[in-house]
Formats: sequence, structure tokens, C-alpha cells
Amino acid sequence: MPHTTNTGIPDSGIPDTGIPHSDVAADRARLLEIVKDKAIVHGRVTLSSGRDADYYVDLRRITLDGEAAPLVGRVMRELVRDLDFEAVGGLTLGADPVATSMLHAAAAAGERLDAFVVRKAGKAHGLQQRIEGPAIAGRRVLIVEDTSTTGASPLEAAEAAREAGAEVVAVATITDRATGAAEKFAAAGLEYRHVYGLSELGLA
Ligand SMILES: O=P(O)(O)OC[C@H]1O[C@H](OP(=O)(O)OP(=O)(O)O)[C@H](O)[C@@H]1O
Ligand SMILES: O=C(O)c1cc(=O)[nH]c(=O)[nH]1
Repeated sequence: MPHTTNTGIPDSGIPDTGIPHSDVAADRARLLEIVKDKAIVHGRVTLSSGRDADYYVDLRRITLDGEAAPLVGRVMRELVRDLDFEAVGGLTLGADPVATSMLHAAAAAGERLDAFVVRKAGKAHGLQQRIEGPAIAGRRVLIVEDTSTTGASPLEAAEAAREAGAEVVAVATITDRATGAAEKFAAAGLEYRHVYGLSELGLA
């Protein structure tokens, strides 16, 4: 049952989106369970930035998982429900299944959302594009990512999207490691949202 009063105003204060709030909360809770169960790997690792760390959050195990991927799409859409954008994408590879899960979640809800992929380097053959997918010039886009450490990957994607003529409305990730990404996005004037922080992940 949706948790709304008979006036249509939700008791929770959460805007009424048409999706039962119990489902949104259940999706978020189940996704957290799967992330904690399958994605967190303890041990010494070298990160994308070259830094060393004592754990890794391998969200590809989540965004490509048959049960978790649809949850990613719905939970990420809920995270940015109040933002206005027409396309979603980020730096390949981590961002790609995040973007496509949101595209499919939108389609399942009867809405339209395009996705795009920002290559790490421009392609030298074919159409020689850095950004693949429907054109984003003149459109409002959301930059997504699976996890953020330094924030370098979404910043690179945002720069490429702007060079392609898009307006970047925000950056959104599934998890945040609390290692400087939020500060980088703030300095770049980019709104930043993430679904789970370190304490919820049991990593604080
Ligand atoms: O916040 P940052 O310092 O940018 O680090 C996080 C990035 O690192 C990982 O990708 P990786 O660079 O390992 O490449 P991949 O997506 O191709 O696996 C992860 O998927 C993020 O994209
Ligand atoms: O910084 C990274 O490279 C990184 C950290 C992490 O927890 N997970 C990941 O996929 N990449």
C-alpha cells in the first residue's frame, strides 16, 4: 500500500511520485544488502588515481548483476527525481551499466531517457567520436558513475559532455568513498549526489 494520506500528501513528506514509497525504500534497502554482500572486497588495492587503499567497492558486480541492476536503475532515478535532464552517461566503463539501467527503469515507468558513453580517448577510426549514443548537443544531461574516489572520472566526462555542447545538471553515483570527490565537484560548481556513503556501507 502506498504510504499516503487520504489528502494525497505523503505522511513521510517525500513528494508523491506515483511509485509506492514502500517500494522505493525496499529497493534501496535490498540494493544496499547486495552491495555489502557482493561488491566490498577487503585487501590492499591500487585505485584508478594511483592511490593505495585497504578496500575496493567493485560495483561492476552489482551493475551487471541480474537482480541488482534493475534496482540500480530505480534507486538512481529516485535519487535525481527532482532534476531535469534528458540523457544520462559517464566515463566508460563503470558508468555505462549505471546509465543503461536508468534508461531501462525510465522505459519501464513509461518515460523516455537517453544514455551516452564517454570514451576514455577519442576513437581514431569510424566516426571518430569521443561520445557515443544519441547526440547530446543542446541537451541537459546527468553525469553518472558507479563509485567516486577522487571524482576525476565524472569531471572528465562532464568536460567532454560540455565540449559536445551539453549542459551538465549534476553528477550522481551509487557509492562515495569520502576521499575528496564531493569537494572537487563543489569546486567545479557541480551538484553532487550519491546513494550510499561509507557509514551505510559499513566502511566508516
Ligand atoms: O573517482 P575516481 O578517482 O575517478 O575513481 C573512481 C573510478 O575508478 C573506477 O573506474 P576505473 O578507472 O578503474 O575504470 P573502469 O571504469 O574502466 O573499470 C570506478 O569505476 C570509477 O570510474
Ligand atoms: O578509485 C577507484 O579506482 C575505485 C574505488 C572503488 O572502490 N571501486 C572502484 O571500482 N574503483
